[in-house]
Amino acid sequence: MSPRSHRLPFPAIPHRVPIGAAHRHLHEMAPWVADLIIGSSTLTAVVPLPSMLPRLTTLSSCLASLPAHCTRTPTIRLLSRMATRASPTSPSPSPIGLTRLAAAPPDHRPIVVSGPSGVGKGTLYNLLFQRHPETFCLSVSHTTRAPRDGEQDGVHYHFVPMESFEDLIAKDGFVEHAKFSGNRYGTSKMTIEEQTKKGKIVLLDIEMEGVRQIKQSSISARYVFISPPSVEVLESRLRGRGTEKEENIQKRLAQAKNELEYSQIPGVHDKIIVNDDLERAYKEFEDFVYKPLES
Ligand SMILES: Nc1ncnc2c1ncn2[C@@H]1O[C@H](COP(=O)(O)OP(=O)(O)OP(=O)(O)O)[C@@H](O)[C@H]1O
Repeated sequence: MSPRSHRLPFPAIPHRVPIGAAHRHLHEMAPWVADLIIGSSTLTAVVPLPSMLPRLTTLSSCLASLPAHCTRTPTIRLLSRMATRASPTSPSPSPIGLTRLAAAPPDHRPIVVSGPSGVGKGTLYNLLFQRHPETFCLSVSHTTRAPRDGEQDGVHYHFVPMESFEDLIAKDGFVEHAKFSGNRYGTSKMTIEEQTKKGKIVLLDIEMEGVRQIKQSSISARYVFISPPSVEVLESRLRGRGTEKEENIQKRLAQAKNELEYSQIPGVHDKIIVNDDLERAYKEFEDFVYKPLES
């Protein structure tokens, strides 16, 4: 019997999963998995019938709820034997679907991503969201700036008038807020609380003043700074994006110098990533996000 689908490449996983815990947990949560084949960096889940493939989603949510002591994302390969286990002539499992499903990172604290405008913050965390669906969410900020083409209220930002924004400040509703290029931006406490309650790891895309404020707040977070390879590259990315008027580009570049200086202060950020080659920078970002808890 020939394999029913192709293999997807597995990224190398540098850390070992505490397999025993993952194994027990999966058996409890997904008794329909016929076999678990344990490799050095993979768990291969074998299902008896291809029709069980839709249960992938269940498997995915099992992994999302793996206990925190499973310190590394297991990679799951879903295979089908194409026969029941009762058959003595069962062929070797044939890959009919192969996917990498991520458990939640061991460290559940919100992740604050900062860096100059145009450095590629959004590009990097959107890759993380695509490659680990259902694990993360972006904290939707409030802003008084006008929406760019294609931006939706409640998805990209909560677009609010200045008056409403100032009202929320007065009610102490923000963990951080700042003025930038004449507009106000802020992260509401309620947004973070609601998403955390849903079991998501919240990412916050925040500029320097906001980082300062969160560091002074009661919020326990992890801080990642995305740095450009050079100011020239940053400028060309900002222009290349085609979203800014010349005047805004100059403001953003001026602000970038402040951001870069701030990032040099020791201890401000837990991780500084230079976004030169996108895949390389992404890997560094993902490794940081999934870093095992320090004992
Ligand atoms: N490693 C990279 N190499 C080349 N281009 C990149 C890289 N990372 C991002 N870009 C491009 O740079 C531009 C700016 O990226 P992006 O919009 O993600 O920046 P940002 O930091 O989120 O900006 P802002 O804070 O203004 O929202 C985009 O056009 C994106 O495609």
